[in-house]
Amino acid sequence: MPHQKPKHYPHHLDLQPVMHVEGTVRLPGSKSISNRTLLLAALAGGTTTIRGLLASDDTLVMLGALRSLGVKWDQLDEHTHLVHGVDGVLPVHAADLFMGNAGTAIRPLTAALAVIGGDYTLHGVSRMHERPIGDLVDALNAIGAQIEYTGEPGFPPLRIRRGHIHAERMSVRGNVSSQFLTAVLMAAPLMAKTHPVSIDVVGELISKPYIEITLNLMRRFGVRVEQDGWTSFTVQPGQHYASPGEIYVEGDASSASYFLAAGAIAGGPVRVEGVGRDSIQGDVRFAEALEQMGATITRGDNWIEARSNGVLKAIDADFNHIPDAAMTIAVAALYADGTSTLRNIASWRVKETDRLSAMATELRKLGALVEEGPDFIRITPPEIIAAATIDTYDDHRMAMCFSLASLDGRALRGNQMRINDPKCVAKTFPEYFEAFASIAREELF
Ligand SMILES: O=C(O)C1=C[C@@H](OP(=O)(O)O)[C@@H](O)[C@H](O)C1
Ligand SMILES: C=C(OP(=O)(O)O)C(=O)O
Repeated sequence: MPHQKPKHYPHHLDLQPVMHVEGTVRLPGSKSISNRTLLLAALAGGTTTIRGLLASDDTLVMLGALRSLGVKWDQLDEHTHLVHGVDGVLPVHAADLFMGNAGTAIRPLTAALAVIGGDYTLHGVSRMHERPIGDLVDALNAIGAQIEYTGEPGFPPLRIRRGHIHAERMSVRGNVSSQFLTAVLMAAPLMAKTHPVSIDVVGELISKPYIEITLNLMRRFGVRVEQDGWTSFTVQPGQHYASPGEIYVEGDASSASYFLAAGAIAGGPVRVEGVGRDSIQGDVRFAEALEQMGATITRGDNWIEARSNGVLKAIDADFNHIPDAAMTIAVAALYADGTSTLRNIASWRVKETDRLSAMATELRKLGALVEEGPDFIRITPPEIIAAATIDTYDDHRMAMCFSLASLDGRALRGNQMRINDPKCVAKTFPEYFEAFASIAREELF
């Protein structure tokens, strides 16, 4: 099996056509679980050993922020960290925190810091300053937090000062990002000292499975949340985060999607290890979409495998529950037997880039016919995928998704894909291209 490494991440990467993929990939840790676990371990009483933590830009910003806040942690080896919890009392009361472009860092930290109180500034890369946070700030300021915008209203950077929090009933909008509800939920035990805190969700909650991850991890740290459907959540008083001792971070189910799609498009079997039937991540349901497209999927407790069954079938489905992995379906749709429609994905517009527009632009470069709607994308594949230079918009998922366009499940073609700025994969998967090359049966680069 070719195991090449790109010499260094150059400013573009040329991928050769690959006719067959096969092999096993051990997944890096889940971003969503890693950053939640780090914050909960920091807020908890006791020391937590975290195994399988993701090492990437997004977790580095969380680790860096915790250190700036006086939380002590030690790295035992590449993926094992020991976090010494502060039991709800941060040692440092004033800090300037760089949040990169990590939604899973800035949103939960904003809520926790606003409730704990202090003098904090939170800022990130320029795209972070275009990603909305107003619904979260409104929810927190309405219960007495003191959060100000230092740039554009509704967006980071933020300045947080000590407020007078009183929340028995609060509300948060759920239709722009589920991370606002996640943030408020994770901060709720810090407010529910003597009375219950109820959180009402305003608007239709999107990306619901991410709330399940939040509730699951809160439970592991000793806090139970009462749930009334997806519209109301209550935390009873007197619950404290307590370290579970040791916690294992599953492999990243969104990262799994690229390898599973590769197996479904170009032979396989491709197996991913680290997520399986027992996963707490909604993105494992990506495999169901591949099944719907005709691929054969097999699942174990801690692995998933995909193989192709000839040409993929076009799909028309609602992808609100798996917005990240849905991007992989958009590129897999290039290999389908007809027009595919991905619906209810308006949140794509406010992520690392405007993903609806970026996806449409880049798929068109490959010859696809694309209709871009306010919250949907419709893709008719070309006869033969054209060679193209793909722009990635500083969006890790654009880079990872479009590596799949180097596969050829349908017809021989002698072209190559150029991926601009491939190093943007460092947000969640720094070794992505090496992992992709390891399942390619021909030289990838
Ligand atoms: O809570 C989380 O870990 C995430 C929630 C999702 O965001 P939205 O709720 O904004 O869709 C997802 O896209 C993001 O990558 C991670
Ligand atoms: C939307 C994403 O990231 P974030 O956690 O920054 O929202 C993503 O990883 O696709």
